[in-house]
Amino acid sequence: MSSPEVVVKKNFPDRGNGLVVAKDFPAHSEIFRKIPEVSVPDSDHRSQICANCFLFAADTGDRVQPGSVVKLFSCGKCRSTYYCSQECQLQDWKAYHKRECKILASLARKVPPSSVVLLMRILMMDGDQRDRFYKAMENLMSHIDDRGKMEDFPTLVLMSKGAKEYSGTKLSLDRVVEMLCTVMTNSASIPNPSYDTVGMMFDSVISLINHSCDPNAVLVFNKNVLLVRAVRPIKKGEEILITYTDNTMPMPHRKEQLRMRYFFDCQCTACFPPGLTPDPRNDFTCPECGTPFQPYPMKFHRSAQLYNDIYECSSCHYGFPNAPNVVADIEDEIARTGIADVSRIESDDMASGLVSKLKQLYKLKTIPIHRSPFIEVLANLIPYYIKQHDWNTALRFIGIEYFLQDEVRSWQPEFASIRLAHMMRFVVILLYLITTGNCSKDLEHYSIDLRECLWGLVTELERLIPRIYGENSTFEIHVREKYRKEMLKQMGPVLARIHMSSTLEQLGWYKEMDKIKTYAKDFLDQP
Ligand SMILES: C[S@@+](CC[C@H](N)C(=O)[O-])C[C@H]1O[C@@H](n2cnc3c(N)ncnc32)[C@H](O)[C@@H]1O
Repeated sequence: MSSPEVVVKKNFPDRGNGLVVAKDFPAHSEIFRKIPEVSVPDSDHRSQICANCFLFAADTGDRVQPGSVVKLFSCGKCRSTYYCSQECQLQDWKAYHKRECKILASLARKVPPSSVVLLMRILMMDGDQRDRFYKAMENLMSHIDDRGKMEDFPTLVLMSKGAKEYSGTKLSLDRVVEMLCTVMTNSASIPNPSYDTVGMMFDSVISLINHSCDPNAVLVFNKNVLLVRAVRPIKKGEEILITYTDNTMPMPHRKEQLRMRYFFDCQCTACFPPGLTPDPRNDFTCPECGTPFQPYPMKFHRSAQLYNDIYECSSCHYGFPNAPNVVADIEDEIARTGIADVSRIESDDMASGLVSKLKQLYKLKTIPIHRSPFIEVLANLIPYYIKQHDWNTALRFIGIEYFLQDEVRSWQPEFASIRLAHMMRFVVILLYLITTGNCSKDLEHYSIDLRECLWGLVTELERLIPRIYGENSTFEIHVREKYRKEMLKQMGPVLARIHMSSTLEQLGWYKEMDKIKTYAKDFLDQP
């Protein structure tokens, strides 16, 4: 495992400490890798994750479900911590679990939130490890004053009380609260291959990496190993910058998230001066002619005053009397339709109600389909229809997500790991449609060669995954071992041989994928 001596800590007046690289790194290269100092499985996923190496065991065991089908076993004492092997169990026992096992056992499987379990692990460190770690923590930002003003601060104090009591630490409650705030500012989630959060990690070196909405690096996990990889060339002395938010969201949403969770106003090159760089993530659409426009810059733009806050559509010259008001109107529309309220879809009625609202809002034309709240609605509808085994409808919505949302939203699309997760879901839906042969009349009408689409998507995944995750990642193994194997079985040896010697262009993949795009788009355009 390489240690991070390729990076140096440096102080920046506007953002505290950061990490700069000590040599040049080309795009797609690994800067360094590290096992985070403390990590814990997510409280809701403890039985699906090895608490030591973070191997994800698929809960369904289904053959096309991403995730290795491994049997985990639980610790015989606490029954709430799972491992994939005795070796992993022993390593975790020595490093952390021997100190927390009794506590977890006394809680009778009602494990506290991951941030509390992680804090307990820190509070129960001993000897040199503790002294070194506490010192490193003191140099990190906690934003305790900002958090003290938040509505949920009493909950943080309660969580700290719990961690103090369970761990038996002699530190004062104030100090424990401050440590929890440091954990909240500096921890990161660990995703599984489907991009669900399955764990939480804290590391005093990784914590030093600052944010940009136009990042030059990404953090990716390969089981419990964290890799810092360059997404474009980084010159010696340049700061490593990653994104802390969902980087496919428009600027105001990103700014809001950063303010709420990290307490700073992002002034990165993608955010300031606003509107300087054309950025499709921020676009609304002119209600008259459908041309994209960005109303947000008007608030800051010097020329805004000159034009008395009038924004003119560059195409049809429709005038927006006051650009920020246009945004407010749109937000009212979202509230009126109730479309953003989709935390969980529980019934077919609820799902079809949402779908009709989605179509209504789409027809208004001011909010393009790649923006919120469409993003959240789709993100909820797709898993719902997958769960219902309604593959025809699921394909329609994944088509909208893949072609109409992701292609516009993805800033640095090659590195948007969320896009990879969407592609994997696309593959799963196609595999089910092919294996069950359960295509609706409507879908048949488009004469789509679903096998061709599947072949191309898996090939694309195999090209993109090593660029993001490096060679031999668990993601790559999933795709090779599950999707490609299953796909080859479906194709049969003759067809497979032909495909292997042809390019996607020759196979007509793009043409077939366009048909899925039409299938998805027609649905939105239908009354
Ligand atoms: C994970 S820490 C990064 C290390 C931090 N700079 C330090 O000195 O401890 C996150 C905090 O760093 C600051 N930060 C990170 N990126 C920033 C940026 N682009 N502009 C301003 N502050 C930033 C914010 O205060 C944020 O809450």
